[in-house]
Amino acid sequence: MSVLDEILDGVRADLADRQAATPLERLKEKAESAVPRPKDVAAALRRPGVQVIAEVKRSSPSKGALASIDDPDALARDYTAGGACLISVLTERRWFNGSLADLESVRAAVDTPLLRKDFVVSAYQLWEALVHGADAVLLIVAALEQDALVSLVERAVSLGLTPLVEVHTADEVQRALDAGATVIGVNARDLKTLQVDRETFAKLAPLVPGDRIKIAESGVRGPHDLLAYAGYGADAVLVGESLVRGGKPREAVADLVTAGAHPALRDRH
Ligand SMILES: O=P(O)(O)OC[C@@H](O)[C@@H](O)c1c[nH]c2ccccc12
Repeated sequence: MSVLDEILDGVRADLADRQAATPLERLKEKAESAVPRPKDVAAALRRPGVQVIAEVKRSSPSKGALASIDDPDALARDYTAGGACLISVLTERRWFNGSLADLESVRAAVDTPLLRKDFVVSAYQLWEALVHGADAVLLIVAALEQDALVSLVERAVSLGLTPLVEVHTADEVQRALDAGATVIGVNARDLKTLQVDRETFAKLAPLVPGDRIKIAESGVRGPHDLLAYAGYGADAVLVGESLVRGGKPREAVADLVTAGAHPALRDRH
């Protein structure tokens, strides 16, 4: 069984517990009463230059514990002060040590748009994302049958959430496009083997039409990696480990933002 399959088994078990505790109807009521409309994430990602998506990430299957992050709010405020255009909050519990409570407390702390980063397999998780303050949701092509992908993309859009559709192979790029994805993330880490290959973005970016937003995910160690991804046409980079491990998240984001704002990278659309 691949790591992805193992993660998905755990996600489904945890999801069943939450569904038993809070039926979908109850969740929908909460969504209607509580939350403002999600923000326009695509507009934020389309700003000139290469945008930075900063991730709240405590652990990962490949590296184990990365940082304790006792105060995700403080980290999110640092990311915002550094100029992140979107904050990714991992909500998967078993492997990434995240939670919906993290998402909710980050939501209360900053106005920056938020991505719920999880392994979404059911529309129930989209409603959860909405209730807990997300503006965007990750949908991983490798984790979904095509029918499920298509319906989750449609459902996310109808709820006002921006789907960030994650791919790792040429075949998955095609599936993402067939599903109508407008924001496509190329993950340099293969979720089945956990290997990082920074060339993946260079290989797959040319397959994505120019009117879609292209995000390079994983393995960004600093400005030089952002510039390399920019050279292959990235509109944004998604960065976790190097920000949570470096000890100076605000400065680290600001350094990336400065690199991404280089005049040579502006107005490339
Ligand atoms: O920590 P890194 O190498 O900067 O990577 C961040 C992000 O890309 C990574 O956390 C990620 C990308 N896609 C995912 C899907 C699920 C969980 C995690 C991820």
